[in-house]
This record gives sequence, C-alpha cells and structure tokens, in this order.
Amino acid sequence: MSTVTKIMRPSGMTTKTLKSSCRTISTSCRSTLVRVQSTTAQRQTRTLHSATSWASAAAAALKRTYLPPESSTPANGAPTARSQDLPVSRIDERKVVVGFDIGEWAKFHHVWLRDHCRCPECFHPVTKQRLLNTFDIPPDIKPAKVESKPDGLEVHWPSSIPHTSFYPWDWLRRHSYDPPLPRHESSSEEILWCSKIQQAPPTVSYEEVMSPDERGLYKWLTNVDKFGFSFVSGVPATTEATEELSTQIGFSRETQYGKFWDFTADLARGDTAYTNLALGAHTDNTYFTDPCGLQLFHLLEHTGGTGGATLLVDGFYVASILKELYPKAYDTLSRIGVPAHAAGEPGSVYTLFPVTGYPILRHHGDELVQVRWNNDDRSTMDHLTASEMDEWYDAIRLWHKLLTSADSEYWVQLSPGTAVVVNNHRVLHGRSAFTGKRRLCGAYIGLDEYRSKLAVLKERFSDQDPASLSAVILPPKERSVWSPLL
Ligand SMILES: C[N+](C)(C)CCCC[C@H](N)C(=O)O
Ligand SMILES: O=C(O)CCC(=O)C(=O)O
Repeated sequence: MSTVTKIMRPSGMTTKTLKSSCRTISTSCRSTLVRVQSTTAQRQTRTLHSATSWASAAAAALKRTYLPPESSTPANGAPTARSQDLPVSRIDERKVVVGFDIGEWAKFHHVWLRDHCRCPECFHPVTKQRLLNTFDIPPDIKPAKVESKPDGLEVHWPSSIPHTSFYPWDWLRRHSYDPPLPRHESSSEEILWCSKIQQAPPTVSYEEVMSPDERGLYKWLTNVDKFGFSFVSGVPATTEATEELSTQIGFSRETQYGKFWDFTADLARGDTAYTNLALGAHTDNTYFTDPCGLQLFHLLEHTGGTGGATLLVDGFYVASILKELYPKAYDTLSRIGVPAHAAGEPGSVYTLFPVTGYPILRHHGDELVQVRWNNDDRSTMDHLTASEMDEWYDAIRLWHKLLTSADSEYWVQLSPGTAVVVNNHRVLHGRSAFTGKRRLCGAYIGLDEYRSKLAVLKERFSDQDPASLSAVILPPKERSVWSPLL
C-alpha cells in the first residue's frame, strides 16, 4: 500500500515561491494537503476480456502472454486451460505461476501455498488461527495438480501427503509477492489540515455516537481516521457520560495517572497538566515505548477565570511542510532519538529503553506513521556528536517554527458538552495558561483498541458511506478466513 502526499499549491506557486510564502505564513492556510493512502496503478482495463471469445489457437498464444516464459526446467503440467475468462496457472519447479491478467502474473512458492492453506484442517474457522504445523511441510513439496476454478485456484498435493487446498483469486492477488501486484482496495483517505480546519472541524453528536446501531461511532472513528481528531457535541458534562463515551471505542489505557482522569490545577499528580501553566503543542506518553493511541478530553468546568484554550496541530501536516521546505531537518528528526521521562510521581519513574529514545518522526518505509514530540518531557540529550547536536537543534528550531505558526495552530475554546478525541500518534495538543477553576476529564485508549474497533466497524459498514448509513442495526458480518485483515 503506498501513500501519496499531495500538496495542492495555490495556483501558480512553485516550490521556490512556496518557500518564501511559507516563511511569511500569517493566517491563510498555505494549502490543503490530501494524503491519500492509495494503491499504485489502477487495474489495467481488461480490453481483451471484453473482446470476442477466443479461438483455442488464440487462447494458446495468449497463455504465453498471461504467464511469464517458462523457467529453465520444463514445467510439470501445462498451464490449466483458460476458459470462462479465468486466470491461468502453471506448476514450475518451486513455484506455481498464476496469470491474473494480460501481463499480470505472480509466482507463489509451493511451500508458501501449502503453508497458507485455510481449510478447516489447517486454519481454525472460528478462531482464525493456524492449525497446520509449518514444519511438517516437506521443504521440497510440490503440487500434483493445479486447477483454475471460477472462484479461485485449487491445488492438489501429492498422494504421499494427500490434501487439497483452495485460494480465492482476489486473496491470491492481494497477497502476491513475486512480484507484488498493484492493489485495488478502495483508498482510505487521510486529510492533512491547518488552522483553516476551524471553519469546519470534524464533529459528530453524542446522540449519534451512542446510537446502538454504531453508525455514529463509525462516523466518529472515520473522522479520527481521516483528520486525526474529532469533536463530539452534546455530551452530558459529567465524568460518567464521558467515560461511557470513551468505552464506545474500547477499554481505556490505564497509566500512572489512573484509568479515567478527572483533573484540575492542583498538582494532584506530578505533572504540569495538573497546573494552570500553558502547555505547548505536544503528544503524550513520549516516555512510553508505546504512547497511547487516542486521548479523549472533556472540559467539565471553567469558572472564575480566563484562558485555558485548547490547541490542536496536525503533526502530519507540519511534517509534510518541513519535508518540503527543509528536507535535511526532516531527515534529522526522522533519525535522531529523543530520550524522555515521567518522573513526577514518587511511586514511578518512566524512562525509555533504549535510553536514547525514539525519533520525533517515525516511518514505516517512506510513510510517516507517528509524531512523538513533547519538549517538556524530554530528558538529557547526550548521545549525539558535537556536529549532530548542532544539526539536531537546528532541526527542532525549524520544526518548532512550523509547529507554532499561525498556519498550523488551531485554537479552540472547549466548553462543557463538547468532548474531543485526538490520535496521539498524529495530532499534537496543548493549552494556553489560565486562571480560575478549570476541570477536565478524559482517558487514553490504546492504538490497537482504536484500530480494532475501526476495523470491525469497517467490516460492518464498509460498503456504506458513514455519513449516510441507514439507522438499521446491521448484524456483525461473519468474518471470513479470507478477510483482507488476516
Ligand atoms: C492524564 N493527563 C492526560 C491529564 C495528563 C497526563 C500527563 C501528560 C504528560 N506530560 C504527557 O505528555 O504524557
Ligand atoms: O489541560 C488541557 O487542556 C490539556 C492538558 C494536556 O495537555 C494533557 O493532559 O496532556
């Protein structure tokens, strides 16, 4: 799955222009970036399949174009006959070759195919766990026969270890690796945002979210999936209602601050969150190996004072600007680890292992998957060379400049009744200093719990637009052993 980050520049702006305009960014959001997790090529149009049916001679000629040239050793078994427009398959010395389309073929190791059999004997139909012992498979196993069936490839293993396996075409194609064929899954879209998001912040109503059909919950989490945060309006201003709201997503993540927090500026816990100081844009739990996934906040009260506005910044948006304008700094922040600690509680002291910590920008391949930034919770930087130290400070200064620009910052004054959930791996949060009595409640939710709930809701509603889901309560769909998730 590749990720494409596109910067839709105001017309006529070139990168050079961009640099100058970015440095003088005032209020206008420089651009809207749409980061689309998309497949690479679109499926080639099956021009041939729409053509008239083939004469056997033509089909024979085509088989050659469907499949790569035969391996040096003669293949055992001619390609299965192509009929009713089915993919073709052939047994080579160590792999089965499947021709899905003109020029779209992939090879699968014999041992891989046997190892991935998902019949009830090899793969538990209920628990979706593997039952087959991989290490009982002879390393030189080879199918006796392969057959192209309407729904998939049927493989007959040799009579010495009799077994028949079946692999749906779509599943085989999705898991192709030699070579990996372009994926055709619908793209899931991440929308990077700047301060302009204030015009239409992603919001769902409490009533929708709490609806038993889970339609509103799907809408809420789809917002978080796209924007990295979402408000929930109309939440009763109580800890009970807020806790019930957070458990709609999943069980909360307990930490040294408790399972569900109800906090104010009384230093009840050893952290500046429990003061009235301003907190710059940060992500939480930088001192944990695995920072929490979601963070839910609900302002329950603010009386007798001012300030206490909430700050949200899209870390992926800011990172994309840093990458565009200062690629060297982007690389530095993607490489150099930052140590962190939480040492304000007498009964606990959290530090990172390895002690040199993790980079501010974490990637999976080329894709940015996490922003980890809290300059207040940072420990001592002592693992860099002198020149790296200069490089790192230069880089975080550029990062800070972009992070705190009017273009990036979205300030909002929360009020009782409106909760907000942020993806702590992407969106940074903070607050302005305040006076008076200010009380918030909320919870952390693990990234895996959030992703699991979203995946279940996608299974249930995937073919419907969350915005237009009917109020009908859909029963949970039976999860197939061929689910694209497994
Ligand atoms: C529990 N509550 C969210 C109120 C505060 C947590 C402390 C925040 C900490 N400085 C961090 O950045 O992780
Ligand atoms: O008080 C707030 O609005 C946010 C506090 C905060 O940043 C945190 O608890 O992580």
